[in-house]
Amino acid sequence: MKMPDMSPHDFYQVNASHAFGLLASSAEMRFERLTRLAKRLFNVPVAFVSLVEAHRPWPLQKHDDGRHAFAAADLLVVQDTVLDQRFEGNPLRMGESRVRFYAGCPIRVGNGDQLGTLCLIDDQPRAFDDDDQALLRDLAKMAEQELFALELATIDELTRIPNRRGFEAMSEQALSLCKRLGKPVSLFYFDLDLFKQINDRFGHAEGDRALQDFSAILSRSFRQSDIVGRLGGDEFAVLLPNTGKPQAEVALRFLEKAVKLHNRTVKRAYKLCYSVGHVNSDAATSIAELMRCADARMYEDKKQHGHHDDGAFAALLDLLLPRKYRH
Ligand SMILES: Nc1nc2c(ncn2[C@@H]2O[C@H](COP(=O)(O)OP(=O)(O)OP(=O)(O)O)[C@@H](O)[C@H]2O)c(=O)[nH]1
Repeated sequence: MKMPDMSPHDFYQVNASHAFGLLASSAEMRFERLTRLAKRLFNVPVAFVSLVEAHRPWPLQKHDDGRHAFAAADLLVVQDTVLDQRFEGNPLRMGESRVRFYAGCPIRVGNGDQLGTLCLIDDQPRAFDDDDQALLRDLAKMAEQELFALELATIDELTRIPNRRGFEAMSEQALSLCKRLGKPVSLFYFDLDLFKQINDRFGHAEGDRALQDFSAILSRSFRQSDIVGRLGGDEFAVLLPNTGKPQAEVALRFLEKAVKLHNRTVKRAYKLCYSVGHVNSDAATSIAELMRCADARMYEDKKQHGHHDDGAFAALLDLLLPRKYRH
């Protein structure tokens, strides 16, 4: 039996996070073990996890009152598609795949967003009792736990952006894609200035808040297709796929403005300022190499100016250093 690309649940409008979208392929591989288990337990020819970031070749089906035909929050079971009017005209029921039975259970991430669906498919109609439904829900829970582990390993808990591991994995994918297409890539390496002083003077919780503020500004300022990560401590990086030097410089100026605006409008006892290293590459390099080079340039930048928001660095010093050390 040929496996269809999509499940009916995929008609849902879903807001899966950017990071998960890019990590979808590794998630798909992780689910292989689970779908093999589902096939064996239910004795169906096809079990798969469909991820919502995939293409949607069929239009969203709607009832007259505007509700989506498959907008069920929980399990969707269709014991026989031939007898189910929701499948009328649906390509799943026709053609080579001839789906007669479908059961799907949503897989959700921590914030409740649906990431995908654990699907069972048969070319024969079949009954699906309460025990079967409970078992399918349990298997979907297992998938959620796997995702949670993946999230723990790749997302920074404090700022909710990718950590070093997540950033490197996502950036490797983006870099190899750009290499294949012959497109340039830019990478920025950021380090907050005098961050230790924020901790020492205002407390660790305030330091945490500064890190959250900065990561939020980064996430807002760059494009959705750019990859923003926290490498550790007060160090961050942004990878801009398909971006040459002039465009990257525009992006950096945009960030400068956003940080200035933050420092002016958000009332904190200190200002955010940073040093940055920028590398561009259309040659074949690895992410590790790009990061090493951008890190070295960031240190140069820190030595030279130590700030990227006119007046903010001086204001930060003013706030943080005892009067006798100010000049
Ligand atoms: N609040 C908070 N502090 C952290 C976290 N991770 C690392 N730090 C602290 O960040 C500080 C980083 O120190 P430095 O690299 O010297 O930072 P800096 O004062 O900005 O110095 P320069 O980088 O030279 O400008 C250390 O004191 C760490 O303890 C975190 O998650 N939260």
